[in-house]
Amino acid sequence: MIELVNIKKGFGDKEILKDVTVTMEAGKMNLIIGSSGSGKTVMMKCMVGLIELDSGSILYSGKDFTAMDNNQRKEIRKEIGMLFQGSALFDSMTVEQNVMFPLDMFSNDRTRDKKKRVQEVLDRVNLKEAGKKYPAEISGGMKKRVGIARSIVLNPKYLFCDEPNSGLDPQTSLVIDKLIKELTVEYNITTVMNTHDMNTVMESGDHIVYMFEGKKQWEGNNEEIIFSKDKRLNDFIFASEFLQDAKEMRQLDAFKDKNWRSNLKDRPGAREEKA
Ligand SMILES: Nc1ncnc2c1ncn2[C@@H]1O[C@H](COP(=O)(O)OP(=O)(O)OP(=O)(O)O)[C@@H](O)[C@H]1O
Repeated sequence: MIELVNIKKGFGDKEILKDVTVTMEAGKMNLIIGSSGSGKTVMMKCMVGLIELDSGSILYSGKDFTAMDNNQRKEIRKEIGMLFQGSALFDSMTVEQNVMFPLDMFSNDRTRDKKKRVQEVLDRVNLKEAGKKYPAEISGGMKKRVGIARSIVLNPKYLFCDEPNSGLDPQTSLVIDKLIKELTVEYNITTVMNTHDMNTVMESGDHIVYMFEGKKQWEGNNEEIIFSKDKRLNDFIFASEFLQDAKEMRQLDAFKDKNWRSNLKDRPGAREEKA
């Protein structure tokens, strides 16, 4: 679990993160959404310590990361996996060597055990046969799976994904989303993902945080988002007429269930927050 408690960050006289409090739970896909410039990346960078907070704190499984020195932070960072936008593979290394890299950096295991671990994760992301290939020889979706294998090879407790689907076609994006979600549940990882992909939001959003101008405007899950009455969120998510229609159809679907009345009774529909 990662907790952000009243975090604030500004650059010069510009406030970027304005008192954000969020809890990212383990075993869940925690998505951060919002328009460009709303502070998603700054928030993620604060979470991994690439940017220092002005105030507030960030806790990893209850431990205050903000108050730690560099050595203590290193221990937490060993438990963090990162999946970058462009996969960020080393072109001169094979798939196996790319996945081996974090093990060579951080693990004291015997070479034989490290190789076994590389095979295990490559197998897990369905790349058993691609180990000897170079990044230039494989597709974008496969590269992304290599990136995923590399990000989980050290058994992370926390996984940060920065727009993992950028540059992928919708079908491949769904496969990648499904894989990340499966791994999140399987290994009880606290996954935090910054995304602009509405398919991801609707299919994988266990917990969605909508940022608007540096504030947490709304949070809920992929079902609650359909019923949200937050105008800013609706304008952002269901921007086109087509998506507005799709949203209404999903709402109607919910009413087909004969238990709709009791189902809806306790539905937060959104934990609406004042802007
Ligand atoms: N190092 C920095 N110095 C000054 N301003 C910064 C710095 N990093 C980010 N900002 C500003 O913070 C604001 C939020 O940026 P951020 O990158 O978090 O947006 P975002 O929501 O991730 O956008 P996008 O979806 O386009 O990636 C922007 O106005 C940006 O210019």
